[in-house]
Amino acid sequence: MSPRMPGHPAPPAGGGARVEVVGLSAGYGRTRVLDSVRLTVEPGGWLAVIGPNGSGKSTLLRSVLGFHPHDGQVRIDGVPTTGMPRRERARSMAYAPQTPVLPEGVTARDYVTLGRTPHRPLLAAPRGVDRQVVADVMDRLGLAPMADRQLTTLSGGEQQRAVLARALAQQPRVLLLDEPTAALDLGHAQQVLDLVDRLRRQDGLTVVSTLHDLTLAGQYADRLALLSDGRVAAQGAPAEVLTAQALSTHYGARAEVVHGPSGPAVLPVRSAD
Ligand SMILES: Nc1ncnc2c1ncn2[C@@H]1O[C@H](COP(=O)(O)OP(=O)(O)OP(=O)(O)O)[C@@H](O)[C@H]1O
Repeated sequence: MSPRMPGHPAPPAGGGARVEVVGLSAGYGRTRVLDSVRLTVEPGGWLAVIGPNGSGKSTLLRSVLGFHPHDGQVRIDGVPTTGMPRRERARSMAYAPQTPVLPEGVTARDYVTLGRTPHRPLLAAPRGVDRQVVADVMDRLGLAPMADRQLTTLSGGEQQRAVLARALAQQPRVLLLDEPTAALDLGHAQQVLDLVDRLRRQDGLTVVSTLHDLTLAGQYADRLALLSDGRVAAQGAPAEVLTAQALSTHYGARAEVVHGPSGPAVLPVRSAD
C-alpha cells in the first residue's frame, strides 16, 4: 500500500450529514430482528455498531440504506429518506457491504468507477473528474498497481479495499461500512481505518460502521452502540460501552478492558479450566 496518506482522496460534497434513526424495527418474515432502534450520528461523527453474531448489525445498516424493509424513520439532515430519489440517496450515502457480490469481467478500476454513477449524467462516460477521483482513491488504498487486473483475481483483502474504494469514490456525506476490516491484515486494517478517520476529521464525513474487532471499534469510533436482542443495550463513548460486564452479559465473553491513550483495548481472558 502506498505510504502516502496525507490529504484526502474524495471529500464529500457539502460535508457530512446528521443521521437520525427513529423507532426502527425490522425482521425477516415473522422474526423480528430489530426492535425500536433509536440512534443519532452527528456530522463528522463515527458510530460503530457492535454486538454479538446475529444481533442485527448488518440488518440495521441495510435498513438505514433503504435496502431492507423496516418500520420507523431514517432522516438525513432532518429529511426522511423514504421517498428520496434513488440518485439523491446514492449521493448522500455510500455502502461497503460485508459480503459484496463482485461482478465478473471488469477491472478493479472499472469497478471503483461504478461509485461515480450517481454524480454523472445517466449513461455518460466517465469524465476527467471521475477518473481523477477514482485514481486518487485507488492510490490511497494501495490499489493503483492492480487497477487493470480483473477484479475477481484480486486477493480477499484487495477486493475488500476495492469495495471501500468504490464507496469512497461515491463522495458520500455518510459512509456505511459493514465489517470493513474483516479480510484485512492488521497493517491494512489500520491504514483503511486511518483513511476513513482522516476523511471524517478533515471533511466532516459521517461514518456508521459495524466492527467485530472491539479494540479497533473503541479506538476509531467516537461513539459505540451495542446491539443485543434487537435493541440498543448501551450507547455512548467507547470507554462507557466497552466494559468487562457488558462483554460478559451480551457476548458471553471473558475479557479485560484496558484503557490506553488511544482508547480502550479488549483483552480476551482464557478459561482457567
Ligand atoms: N435473509 C435472511 N433471512 C432470514 N433471516 C435472516 C436473513 N438475514 C439475516 N437473518 C437473521 O437475522 C439475524 C440478524 O442478522 P444480521 O446479519 O443482521 O446480524 P449481524 O449482527 O450482522 O451478524 P454477524 O455479526 O454474524 O455478521 C440473524 O439471526 C440472521 O440469521
